[in-house]
Amino acid sequence: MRYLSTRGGMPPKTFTEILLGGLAPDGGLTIPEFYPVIHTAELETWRTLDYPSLAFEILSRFIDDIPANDLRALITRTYTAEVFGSNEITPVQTLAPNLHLLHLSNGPTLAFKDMAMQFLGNLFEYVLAQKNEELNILGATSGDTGSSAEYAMRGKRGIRVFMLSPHGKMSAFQTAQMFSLQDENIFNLAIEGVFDDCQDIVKAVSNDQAFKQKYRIGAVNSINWARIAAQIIYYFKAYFAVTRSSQETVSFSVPSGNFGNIFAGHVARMMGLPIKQLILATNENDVLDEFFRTGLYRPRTTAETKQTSSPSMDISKASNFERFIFDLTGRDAARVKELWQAVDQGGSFDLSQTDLWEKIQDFGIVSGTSNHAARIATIRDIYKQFNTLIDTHTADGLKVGRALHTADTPLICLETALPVKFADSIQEAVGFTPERPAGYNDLEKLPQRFERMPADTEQVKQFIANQIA
Ligand SMILES: Cc1ncc(COP(=O)(O)O)c(C=O)c1O
Ligand SMILES: N[C@@H](CCOP(=O)(O)O)C(=O)O
Repeated sequence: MRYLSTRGGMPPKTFTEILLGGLAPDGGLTIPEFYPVIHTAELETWRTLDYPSLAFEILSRFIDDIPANDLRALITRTYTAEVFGSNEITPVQTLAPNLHLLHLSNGPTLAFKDMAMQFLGNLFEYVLAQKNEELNILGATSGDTGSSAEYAMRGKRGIRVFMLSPHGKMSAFQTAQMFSLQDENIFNLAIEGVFDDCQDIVKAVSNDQAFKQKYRIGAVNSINWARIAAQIIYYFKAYFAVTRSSQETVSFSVPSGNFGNIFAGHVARMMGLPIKQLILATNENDVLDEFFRTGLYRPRTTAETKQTSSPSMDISKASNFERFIFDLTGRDAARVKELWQAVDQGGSFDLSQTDLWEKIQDFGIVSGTSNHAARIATIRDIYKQFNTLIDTHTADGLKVGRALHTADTPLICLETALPVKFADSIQEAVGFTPERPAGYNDLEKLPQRFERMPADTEQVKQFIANQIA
């Protein structure tokens, strides 16, 4: 499998090249030259596979420059009951007929990011050792990617992590999870801005090719294709959990911010998984919902981006949306480049009067928005009806999913974090705070180590250069 850039300016590269490279050199996102298609008969043979075996079947379609035995060993070492709490790895809980919850947050940092990030940690370590190279990871987080990446990379030889987060905008638990890490290879930078400012800095640094080469800058955000690839697996696993034959269709509801999780679902669908609806749920930062309802893509400014009680989705400029538009245009890189010229200059685009707007129906994506009152009511309702506590992001997904899904199809709602990370909202919804998993009791009391910085690319570069020196 070779990889291209959504903006057309990258010669085809191998998986390990794009794994270490992160953002494409022309500022676009890397994407496989085609999606491998799994026909119904083959899909049926995957039905009884355990998680690591299924992961190997899927990942080996995208990763063909690591020997199969080594890839299998990396996968088997990653997806264990010790790391993810059960042999199922991503258990499905049936709440009611045709309403299911896909548990993705039983990894070490209690959010779905661990599903891919634990694999990335092992993958980076393996590839860097093979190439005898080092990597300095530069990432942006709104709360969960940061701790997931840091836990996956802490203590790993040849890897440093520089993680940018929006100062004062994550939950107390999320902040403490990251900032309490004292490992020498982990650096937390609290940026005075929102997540989009952090992500813009990551992209600006990655677009400085000289700096990127000199300091060996890599990515762990979902701009890294490996993240998307590893997130495809659980769509297949969940499909098999709620169906009996591969003729049946299902729908997924996905709380969305950077459009990575739902994009993995889109790829699963392009690979042939019978998905009827991919239901996209936003919080009050509703840029993506606006697009899927009207055709207008208008990323918001820092000042317009709202701080909400589902803070990990406080995102107004979704990276992976560019990958989706690449597919929507029939993989027309020139058109994507033109559209993103406007976006990169702070502008917008409107597809409603173009040939693309009709084609969008083919992709099965429908969308809706949630808000604080709705997520609190949903948390309360799910607890009362099903004795199950969900977090604020999952609540956004359930709220929109239940409103938009067609009743004839099973709906699988993706659980993206554990409620303990957002205890204040849980208290508001049900009158008590969730029990903490072992080892997390005094998290917020631990000493914290971080650097506060303005949203300034040059200062971030200087910090990285100083640490490496
Ligand atoms: C808990 C949680 N839910 C949902 C999302 C949104 O996922 P995505 O950015 O892949 O759309 C995030 C962050 O990305 C998250 O941390
Ligand atoms: N919600 C994320 C933001 C980054 O998303 P990613 O999937 O691109 O890493 C977070 O919690 O940090």
